[in-house]
Amino acid sequence: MSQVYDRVALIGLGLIASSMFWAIKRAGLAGEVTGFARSAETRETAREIGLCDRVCDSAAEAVEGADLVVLCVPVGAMGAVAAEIAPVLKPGATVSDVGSVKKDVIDAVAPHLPDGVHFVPAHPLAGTEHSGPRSGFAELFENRFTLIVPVEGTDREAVERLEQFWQGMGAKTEEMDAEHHDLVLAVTSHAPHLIAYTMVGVADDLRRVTDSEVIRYSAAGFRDFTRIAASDPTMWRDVFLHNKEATLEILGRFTEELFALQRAIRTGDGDHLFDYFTRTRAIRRGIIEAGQDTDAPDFGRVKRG
Ligand SMILES: NC(=O)C1=CN([C@@H]2O[C@H](COP(=O)(O)OP(=O)(O)OC[C@H]3O[C@@H](n4cnc5c(N)ncnc54)[C@H](O)[C@@H]3O)[C@@H](O)[C@H]2O)C=CC1
Ligand SMILES: O=C(O)C(=O)Cc1ccc(O)cc1
Repeated sequence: MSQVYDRVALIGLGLIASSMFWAIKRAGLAGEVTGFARSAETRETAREIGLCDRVCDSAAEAVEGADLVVLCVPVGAMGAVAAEIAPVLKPGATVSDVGSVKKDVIDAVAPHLPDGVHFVPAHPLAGTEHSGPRSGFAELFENRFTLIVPVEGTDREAVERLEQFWQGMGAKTEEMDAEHHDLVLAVTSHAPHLIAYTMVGVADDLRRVTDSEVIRYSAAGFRDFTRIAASDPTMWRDVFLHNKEATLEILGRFTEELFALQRAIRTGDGDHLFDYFTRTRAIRRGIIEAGQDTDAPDFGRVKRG
């Protein structure tokens, strides 16, 4: 893959930006990559590990002359960063972001951007529970979707160039509108994270009664919850505050189903439980058969059927 942009600026040097940097370098997608993070400590770490060709001491300095600027900060900080960089954006540049929420981010960023700058929001559906400049790796986006969420009237060439850039980092790209994105992500990512946070919180309360049993005897399911519940508190606080409507809609449905299952347990309605679990098992098998579970261990594939 050859160079897609001459100069790229990454604002916020955490898991996503650092993974992007290593992936950009691996594929030679940019001539120069500049970076900025708010904390001096993060900038220092970035310089130490060679993250970015040039680490700048202000967002404006990093953005000056950039053809692509990617906002990689928590979703609640996107608007303020956009306001800060707006005066120095190069005419014809593309501004993008990687936020987990799209509607609120678009509403916060778009009003600050001058005419002649293309805004193409995006969301890589790839991540881990780790954060910070040391947590990134070049392979993070490989075979994962990056959803591109163009706003109405966006220049097609700018959209297609950004898609090419993400494909160069190994991602598959697809376009989606912001409202639909936020609902889909509420189901597939945001509500599941909240459920994991809750379950680990419940277990923690219980631990006070049973000492360390919860940790000592935790089985795989609970361990998965603890991994997810170890995700960055700032990032996830912002996700819930900015995808409020869709998350509450899904949690409402979740609660109804949970009550129905609770009732089936209380009344001994085994058929209800069996039918429900049969339906959910079919969904998992469908995902694996469609080849969309890149995390599935090999034994999962072999034992299928
Ligand atoms: N962690 C994940 O699994 C995924 C995260 N995302 C999204 O990517 C974005 C970044 O997330 P991560 O890289 O995981 O976070 P992170 O916590 O690893 O890094 C965020 C960086 O932004 C910096 N920052 C915070 N506020 C700032 C501000 N006002 N100005 C400049 N820098 C600021 C922090 O110091 C840190 O360096 C978030 O919007 C998140 O929703 C998207 C896909 C996956
Ligand atoms: O680590 C996990 O299980 C994730 O779910 C990663 C993730 C977190 C947030 C996103 O917006 C996209 C992907």
